[in-house]
Formats: sequence, structure tokens, C-alpha cells
Amino acid sequence: MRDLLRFWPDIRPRAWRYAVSILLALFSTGIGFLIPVLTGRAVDGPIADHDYRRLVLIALLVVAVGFAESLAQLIRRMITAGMTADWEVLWRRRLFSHLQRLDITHHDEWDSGQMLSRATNDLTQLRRFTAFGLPFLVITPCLVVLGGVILSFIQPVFVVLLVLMSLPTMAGVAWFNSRYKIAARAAQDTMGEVSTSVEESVQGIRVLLAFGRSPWAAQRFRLIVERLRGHELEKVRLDAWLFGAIMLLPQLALVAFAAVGAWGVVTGWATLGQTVAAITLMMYLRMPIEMFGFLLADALMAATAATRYWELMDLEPRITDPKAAEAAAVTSAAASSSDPATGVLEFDRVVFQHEDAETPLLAGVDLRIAPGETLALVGTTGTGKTAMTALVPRLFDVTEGAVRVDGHDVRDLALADLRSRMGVAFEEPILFSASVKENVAMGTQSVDGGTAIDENGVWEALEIAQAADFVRALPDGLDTEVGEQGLSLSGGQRQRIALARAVAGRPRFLVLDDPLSAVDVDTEDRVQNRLRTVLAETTALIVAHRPSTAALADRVAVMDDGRILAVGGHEELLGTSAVYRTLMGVKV
Ligand SMILES: Nc1ncnc2c1ncn2[C@@H]1O[C@H](COP(=O)(O)OP(=O)(O)OP(=O)(O)O)[C@@H](O)[C@H]1O
Repeated sequence: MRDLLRFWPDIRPRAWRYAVSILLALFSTGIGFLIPVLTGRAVDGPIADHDYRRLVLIALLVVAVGFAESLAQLIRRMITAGMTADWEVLWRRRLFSHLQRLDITHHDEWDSGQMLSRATNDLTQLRRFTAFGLPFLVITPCLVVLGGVILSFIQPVFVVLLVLMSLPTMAGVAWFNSRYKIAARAAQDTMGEVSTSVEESVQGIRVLLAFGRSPWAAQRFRLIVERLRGHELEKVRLDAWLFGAIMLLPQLALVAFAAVGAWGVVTGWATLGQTVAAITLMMYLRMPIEMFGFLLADALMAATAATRYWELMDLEPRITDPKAAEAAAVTSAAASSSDPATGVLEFDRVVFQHEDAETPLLAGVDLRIAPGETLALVGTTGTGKTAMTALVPRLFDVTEGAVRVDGHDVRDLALADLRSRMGVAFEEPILFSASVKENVAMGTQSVDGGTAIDENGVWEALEIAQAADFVRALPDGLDTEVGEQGLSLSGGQRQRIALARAVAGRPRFLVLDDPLSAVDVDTEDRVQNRLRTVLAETTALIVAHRPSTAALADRVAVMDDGRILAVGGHEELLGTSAVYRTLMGVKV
């Protein structure tokens, strides 16, 4: 329940509206209790006295009560729907922004399906609970108390009877509470696994089809959904017991009221009207009492959803803006080409170790890339080249030492400022479901987060990446939708659009992790040549696997086992470094 209470600050600004909606719910249900009272009065009064004028008056009152009930319900729904939908939007947006701020390490640790199900199912559950479950959970006990008070005015003996009969049901509710929480958590977690499994198999559909492994994926999926079925059945089993116990209460109470009331009429301590009123009132109380089981289950599922939501929200991003970010941003704005540090990218005794790794991946890297220089990083697979590129935009932070851009430790710059100084492209080119133009323009992020590039700028970037020709041939040119829901492009085409995005903002630093691995050697050469001439002022760190890329760089750094073995020109290293010759496939 504590996790549900944490939503209070979001609800507080509209607490009055919410309270009014709860009062309307209470009114619309509570006013119905007048009907049994009026019925009792009719039996003991006009019906017994054959006074039909008063009977018509009572009938009209009953109709008026019905109207008031409907009207209050209508207004309540109108007030609640928009408000709870707004909360759902707020919680989703907050979760989305939080996911954007979380570190890569967090994203690596969490199944995407678990994040997805929290953003979808769990928040829908919470919206439903605030719209319906919570108001009725508040008013149901009020209604039962109100019913009890009215009953005590009719005849107190019936109240004593009702309280005594409720005791076993209450014990059943406590038993249900503890077990249902466990089942709800298991079901909601397994729902996350279902999302992960669907996502994985959709993304990997080509592999599954090509290897004929769809039955294998289906079998794995079947195991998860069967587990989900088990948890859902457990919930239904518990629900069934609870609903059964709760539903029995009003039925037994009705029988008991009829029997005890009849005895009261016979022995004279109760009237027929009182007995009829008590029975009719009990019939009115039946609905809220029976609904209580459903509301309790709903509340427990909402509490589980809230716990799952806050588990994700409570993850603290470790890569954050420094406290002195503003000061550093000012310094950066003042940086000019006359400053010798401008355009310098430096790795200063950098040690980097993944949190769950036993040894450092980078074991003391020293490297200085001069302004406008292109340095190719070459090394055996798994030696830490990608990690080096990730340290520059702070996708990871160094364990020891420092990475500096423009003379600033990257940790001293505001993240937006740091990232606005560089263009980045990865081997896996991620394109978003948007037009080519939008995909390229998003690389021109400014410090305030906006994009600032016109169509000419986009074409220029595409020219540099040697992508302009094929983009012109696309059905809608620059406006062609690409990405997951768009046109299918080849791997090399996607890589070139991703590269255009990296260069679009004419960044001072370019960090490219094997960005042309899917491109033919000739195209790669043309891209590199354009890059060098057009981006002469750009300092570039490029992970390279091919001799052609390395040859185009001003210098090459050879990496092995997390260290820089040698730095020099391509030709020079071919002569001096045996490791480099092996990496370049040169036979001696
Ligand atoms: N979260 C992690 N925890 C522990 N080790 C990790 C983690 N992520 C990656 N690694 C390790 O880091 C190494 C990969 O480093 P990196 O990707 O920088 O290498 P690389 O030189 O770019 O390789 P390649 O040329 O194959 O792309 C691997 O040995 C991998 O096991």
C-alpha cells in the first residue's frame, strides 16, 4: 500500500475534484438506501391504513431517488474519466523520461519486456484502480456503516446479527489478502516475460525462419504462457473462495433477518414494516458487500503494479549532470579555435571495468587525438574498442583516469552540452520510425535539445555519407518513412543514414564504432574521403576492422587486451607491429 501512497503528490492538485467524485459515488449508492426505508414506511403506514394518496407520494419519492442516483453516477463518471486518464499519461511520460535517463548498465540488466509491461499493463491497472476501484473501496465501508446505522434505527437486533455473521468473512479476507498478493506479483512478472519473449521473437524472426526454429521459439513461449496460466488460475481460485465467502454473507443475513424478524413480529418486539425494511436494506447492501471481494482483488493488483512501477522509477541514474554543469557549459560556450585544447580528445590513464566483470576491460589507456585528426582504433575482437567509444559521450563512465574533450573532463560538462559537441554512429544502425529527414536531423541536437538543420543540411549530410543517391530513389525521397514501421533498407543503407545523422550537425568530435562494416570497400573509401575533406576540423575516433579504413586515418592505435600497443601511421605500423600486420591480414 505504501507504493500506492507514493502517487499522492500527483493526485493532490486535483484532490478536491477526486474527493467530489468519491462523494458523488457515495451519494449515488447511498441514496438508494432510502428506498428500503420508504418501503418499510409504506408497509406500516399507507398500505396498512389504505391511504393511497400517501402511497403515491412515496412512490414518487422512490422515482426521484432513482433519478438522483443516475444523475450523480453520470456526473461522477464525467469528472473521473478525464482526470484518471491524465494521471495515466503523466505516469507514462514520467516513466518514459526516466528510461531515457537510465544508464546503459540498467538497460542491460533489465529485460525490455519487464520495462514494457510496467509502462503498459501496470499503468493501465493503476488508472482503472484510481477511476473505479479506489473510490468504491473508500465508499463501500462507508455504505456498510451507513446501512448499519439505518438498520440500527429500524431495529438494532438486526445490526448485532449482521456483525456476528461478518466475523468469519473478515477472517477469510485476511487469509485471501496475503495469498493473493503473491499470486498477483507472480502473474504480473510473468506478463513481463511474455512481452520480452514476443519482442525477441519478432525482432529475431529472420533467424528463426531461416533456421526453421519457429517451433523452438513457440515451445519456449508456450512454457511462459503456461506459467502465466498457472498464476492466473491461482488468482481465480483465490478469487472464487473469497467471492464465495463474501457472497454467502448477504444471503445468509437475508435468511436470518427473515427468520429473526418473523420471530420478532410474532413475539411483538418488531413490526412487519421493520422486518420488510431490514430485508430490503440488506438487499441493497448486497451489492457493495459482494463487490468488496472484487475491489480487494483490484486493490491488490494495483498495489503490485505500483510496486513494479516504483522499482523501475527508483533506479538512480549514475551518469548524471555534474553539480557545476552550468559553469562548465559557460566555459564551453567560450571555447574558441584559438584555445589549444579546443578539438582535442584525450584518454588519460583510462581504466574501465564493467560492474559485473572481474577484471578491467581497459587497463590504463593513454591517447591524445589532435584537433582535426582522424585516429583509427584497431584491435582484436573483445579488446575494448567499443568501450572506448562509449566513454566519450558518457554512455559509461571511466573507472579510473579521465576522458577529456576540449580540455574538459567529460564528467564536468553538462550531458546535453557534451553530447551536442559530438556525432556518434554505431555498428548496429538504429533508425527510428520516422522519415529519412527526421532520422538525419536528430543528429543536430543543440544544447537546448532542439534540432537545427534545414533540408539542404540533411542533403549535405547524406552526400557525405554517400547516401544521397539511394535516398533520392526512395518512393518519397527525404520524406520516406524508415525504421521499424517504415521501408526496409539494406544494412549498408541503414548504416549510411546513421552515419549521415552523426555528421549532420558538423560536430567537433566524431566517434564512429565500425560504422561502415556493412558497406562495400569502394563506398567506404568514398565516404572516408568525403569525411576527411568536409569535416577537416572534426576530431575523429573511428573503430576500424579493414585496412582501407585504417589507411585513410591520420594515425592508427593498435589495441590488445585493453591496452594501446602501438600508435603510428598505417604504413609505419605495418613495418613495426606484428600484431597490426596480423590484424590487417598481411602475411609476412
Ligand atoms: N555488462 C558487461 N559486463 C561484463 N563484461 C562485459 C559487459 N559488456 C561487455 N562486456 C565485455 O566487454 C568485452 C567487449 O568489449 P568491446 O565491445 O568494447 O570490444 P570490442 O573491441 O569493441 O569488440 P568487437 O571488435 O568484437 O566489437 C567483451 O569481452 C564482453 O564480454
